[in-house]
Amino acid sequence: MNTVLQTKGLCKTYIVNKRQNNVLKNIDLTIFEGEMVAIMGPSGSGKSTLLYCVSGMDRVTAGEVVFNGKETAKLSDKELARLRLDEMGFIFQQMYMMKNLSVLDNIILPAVKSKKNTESRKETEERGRKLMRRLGIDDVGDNDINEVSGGQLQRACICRSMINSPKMIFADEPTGALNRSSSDEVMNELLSLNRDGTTIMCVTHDPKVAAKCSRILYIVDGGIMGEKEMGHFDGGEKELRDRERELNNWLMEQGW
Ligand SMILES: Nc1ncnc2c1ncn2[C@@H]1O[C@H](COP(=O)(O)OP(=O)(O)OP(=O)(O)O)[C@@H](O)[C@H]1O
Repeated sequence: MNTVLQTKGLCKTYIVNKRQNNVLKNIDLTIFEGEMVAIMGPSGSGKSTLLYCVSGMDRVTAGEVVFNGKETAKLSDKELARLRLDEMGFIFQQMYMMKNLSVLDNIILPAVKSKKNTESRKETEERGRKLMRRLGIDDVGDNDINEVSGGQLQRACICRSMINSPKMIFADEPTGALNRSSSDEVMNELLSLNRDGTTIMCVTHDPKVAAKCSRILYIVDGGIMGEKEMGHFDGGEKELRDRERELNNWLMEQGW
């Protein structure tokens, strides 16, 4: 299996009011192509910080992060921004959608900005609309961002994360703000992207979400304290119930 992402001795320290907070401590991690990895752990344990550090949204304090063969610490801010744009997709709860653009324009923005993209605007729009059809939100393309529901907006974020066909998608609580049925729909879309070959790493508090992932990492106090290989989920109801039970037992052992 090919490695997409690898960290060695990753450390992240924040200094707030002259006080040092060692948030991530010596993290060694390897993510293989095609995996769907859930990051779980208590509040404040460093899950989002890990996602930010491995995806180049934030700089590490020490250690190495190699994404798709490139050591991110050695890249300039501009090179890192380009790597994020061309090879990574992001689904973050804060959404980072531009309020003055329509839903479709937000979705295609990463493609419009990418220097790798040689399509005409019309071709990019057509691709954006195709993704929206796939996610069942093709009727809201021309709406403003504040004229759609939370579930529709989250699906728009997934479309946007996909528009440059990224190597890997990073998701921070992708279903956090959604009710159970929207959450299931969003998860099914992520699973389908994963089955098509996109590697996914997602932070979640929800065992129902994590049960659909192929591997779980459990973080406590800035270190990986537990790891569970689940295998890929095949979509069956009974299998899901078994996985949820198995995961809940394991989480209890971790002190969840
Ligand atoms: N930009 C920042 N500046 C200073 N401290 C930060 C910053 N971001 C996070 N922290 C601190 O790092 C620690 C870990 O935060 P992080 O958001 O990674 O945890 P988390 O496990 O994702 O938590 P939660 O489950 O509550 O979202 C916390 O103590 C937090 O206060």
